[in-house]
Amino acid sequence: MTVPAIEADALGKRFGRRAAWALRDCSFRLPAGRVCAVVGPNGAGKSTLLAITAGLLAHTEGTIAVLGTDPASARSRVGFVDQDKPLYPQLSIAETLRMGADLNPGRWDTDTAERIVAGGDLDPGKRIRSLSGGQRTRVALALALAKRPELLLLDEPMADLDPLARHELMGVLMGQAAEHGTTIVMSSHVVAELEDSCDHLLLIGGGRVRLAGEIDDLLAAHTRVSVPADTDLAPHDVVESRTAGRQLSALVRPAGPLPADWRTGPPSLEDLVLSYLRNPEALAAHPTTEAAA
Ligand SMILES: Nc1ncnc2c1ncn2[C@@H]1O[C@H](COP(=O)(O)OP(=O)(O)OP(=O)(O)O)[C@@H](O)[C@H]1O
Repeated sequence: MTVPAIEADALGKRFGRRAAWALRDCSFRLPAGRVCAVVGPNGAGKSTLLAITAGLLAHTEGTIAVLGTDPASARSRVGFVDQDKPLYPQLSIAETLRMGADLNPGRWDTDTAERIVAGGDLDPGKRIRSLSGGQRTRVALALALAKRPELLLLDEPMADLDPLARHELMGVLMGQAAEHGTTIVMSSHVVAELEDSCDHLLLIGGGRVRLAGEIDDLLAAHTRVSVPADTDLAPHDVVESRTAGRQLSALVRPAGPLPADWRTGPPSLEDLVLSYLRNPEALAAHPTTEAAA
């Protein structure tokens, strides 16, 4: 069996002994080679989880293995693009890339770095401090990708990119995943954007894992039903239900075959994610974990 890219067990983090838990009881397993979307509301714990995985933040309880070892030991094999894209403002783009090459001897892919920078029509002599937010993101992605990481962690990488740059760089990321088998984990608030590129989902709410697994398995485990308002949905697990007039629309996790006279259809990824986010009390689902158990 191949080593998972990330394996967390009862992972928890709080920033200070009296602080609330930023992450609590997070257990999930991300197989290597997947492109994983991390979604959840503001303050859910996405950045905290990525920083712990990158070995930049210590966790408080539980365990986490990254590429089969502890996060600090895996750091040279992991690329991380932080939400704030920290770069040295006084360096030029060319100096920044040279620094990347010096820090990653034997791994550095000059062509990839230069191609990503050239894609944004950026003058390599320009200082980082004079770049726009989106241009800095491009340089940060060039640095992270040229390191040829086995695991690439991206915290809202597309947030300040224009639609063309987003499309182009998403293509570069997918190419990297396909060509080198790189595992990519990216947080985002734009679920529709992730639907075409990601095959794995981690939904975090209130510091806990609400949904985790292959997107196809998660979608297959849920059904949207439309039935008369007085219908008893038991014994099926109800994630969300809404009544409009005499109709009840619900997202359910079927506990067995659904009655033939119910109108049913598959949910979209966005429908699934929004239904869980709107209903923090709904039971968490881990179809792959359940299937593996
Ligand atoms: N350095 C810190 N010190 C204290 N609390 C922190 C710190 N960083 C994060 N937190 C808290 O941890 C929780 C999770 O924050 P985190 O930044 O991980 O959320 P997020 O899901 O990335 O949010 P967003 O979508 O807004 O970026 C929040 O309640 C936040 O206030």
